[in-house]
Amino acid sequence: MPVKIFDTTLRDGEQSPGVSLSVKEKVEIAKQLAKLEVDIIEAGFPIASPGDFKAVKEIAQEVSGPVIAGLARATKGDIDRAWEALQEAKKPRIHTFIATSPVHMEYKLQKDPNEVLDAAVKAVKYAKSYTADVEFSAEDAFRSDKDFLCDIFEAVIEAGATTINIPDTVGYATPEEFGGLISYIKNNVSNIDDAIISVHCHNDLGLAVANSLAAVENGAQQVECAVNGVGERAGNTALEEIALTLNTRHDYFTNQTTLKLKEIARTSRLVSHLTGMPIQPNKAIVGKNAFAHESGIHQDGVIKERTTYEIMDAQTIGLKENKIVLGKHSGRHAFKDKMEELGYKLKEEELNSAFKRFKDLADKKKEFTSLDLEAIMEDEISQVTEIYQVDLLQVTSSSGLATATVQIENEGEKINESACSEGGPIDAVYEAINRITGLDCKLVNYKIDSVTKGKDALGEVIVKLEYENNLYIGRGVSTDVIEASAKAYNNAINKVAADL
Ligand SMILES: CC(=O)SCCNC(=O)CCNC(=O)[C@H](O)C(C)(C)COP(=O)(O)OP(=O)(O)OC[C@H]1O[C@@H](n2cnc3c(N)ncnc32)[C@H](O)[C@@H]1OP(=O)(O)O
Ligand SMILES: CC(C)C(=O)C(=O)O
Ligand SMILES: [Mg+2]
Repeated sequence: MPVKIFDTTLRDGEQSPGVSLSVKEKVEIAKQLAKLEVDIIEAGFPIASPGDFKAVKEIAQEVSGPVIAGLARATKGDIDRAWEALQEAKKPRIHTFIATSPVHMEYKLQKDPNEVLDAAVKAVKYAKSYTADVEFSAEDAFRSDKDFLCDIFEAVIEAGATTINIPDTVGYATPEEFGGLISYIKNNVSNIDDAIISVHCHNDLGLAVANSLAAVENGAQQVECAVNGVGERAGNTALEEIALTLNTRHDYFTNQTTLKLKEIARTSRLVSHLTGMPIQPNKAIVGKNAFAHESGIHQDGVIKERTTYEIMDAQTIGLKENKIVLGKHSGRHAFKDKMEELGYKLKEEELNSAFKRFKDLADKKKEFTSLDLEAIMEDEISQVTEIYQVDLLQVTSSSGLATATVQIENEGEKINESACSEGGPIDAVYEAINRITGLDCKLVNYKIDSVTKGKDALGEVIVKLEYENNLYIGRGVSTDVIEASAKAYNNAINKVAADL
């Protein structure tokens, strides 16, 4: 049986502190929600502001496919305004609500239960005079008296409500309790079959999705949710988590949504960009890391068979593929695979040497892009037999004078030398290397480039040395520019030494 998806990103989602969407942005999101094929779009709360009214009106005029709903308190004025905004929709719904919990009725509404029931019935009847599709929500239903809830639902269904919504407005429920409440309402509202049972959960305790799923298992036919779980305080039920849980665990859940799942990633990005609410990297389904693997054992497993560590396919939600992220926890299999993807066919020995170089860098660098890996490979390719190897490098600089101490290993012997230079630390390093090798090379060109962006970007240095009228090119890559400079110089020096 299908579960209807009622998307409230534009209404409850916009109630997130700090979020304010323009009319144009709301229309853009609504169009994307229509592509995602949600069943209902709650486009806004028309009485709230002229902007909200205009957004609901434009969405009603321009977006077809889903039902377009507008929220209204249980008052004539709110319902009139909602209808004014919704009337041009092909499928309009008035969503009216009133709180039913003791604390809300006594302090906020200052009404007794009979007055609340009366207001609810009047509101539904009035909304019904405009449109056949009327939803009624008992705000703070979970903290309401169960039997009063059943009475009010029975009365509003009698008055014409076609959907009754059971919100856990403050995110207080646990799954078992919430599922139990849905079951209780189903069994104790005599005319329940004349209406769709809907749920609307908040995530104050991180249980919104679990509670909504428990409700579905107990008979809820509509789930109210928001893209990326945005919404008042800790947010609403995350749409993508509901959709993918039902889809992935179709062996367990008998109900499915009719969403076009391939639109999920795009919708999530759009909502994040326009609301200015970034998605945490480890967010289920749509977080940057949701389909990424960094550790060697997992990468090896996924390369051999994706389902070893993935319960969903990234393509299901419209991503191109999963991601193997190379970093300090990666292993040879993933490194080799990535190198092959970049076009490098490495022999065992070359792979070992390049992998060692990568692992040394990975301790200093968080993530590697294709450009970084190409730089490592080019560095590897430009290596010559190392007659001289830079072991240690220490540089200090003060009052315009730089001092470098370099330790170089040559045929098993470790040689230390220091040099000072007014020309800066790199000049001092090169002078110290010249002293150790005894090769009086002249630096004729020095070029430094950042391979990628960021604090831990790889720096690539290319030097050109002149020795006895011949030119030698050296290349070095490191996250530290002085180290990259020393490596480049040493690389060129080794080429000189090889010619001697
Ligand atoms: C759980 C939810 O998400 S409910 C939706 C929450 N969303 C919002 O509130 C966003 C939009 N809200 C607004 O722009 C404003 O609050 C408005 C325009 C709706 C009302 O503004 P104001 O008239 O200035 O009233 P204010 O917000 O201060 O107080 C709310 C009033 O509505 C009453 N009220 C609250 N809910 C309902 C209801 N469902 N039915 C009838 N009256 C209600 C309150 O008791 C209070 O009445 P009072 O003025 O007689 O004390
Ligand atoms: C208006 C209702 C449905 C609501 O947002 C809530 O109770 O959380
Ligand atoms: Mg809500």
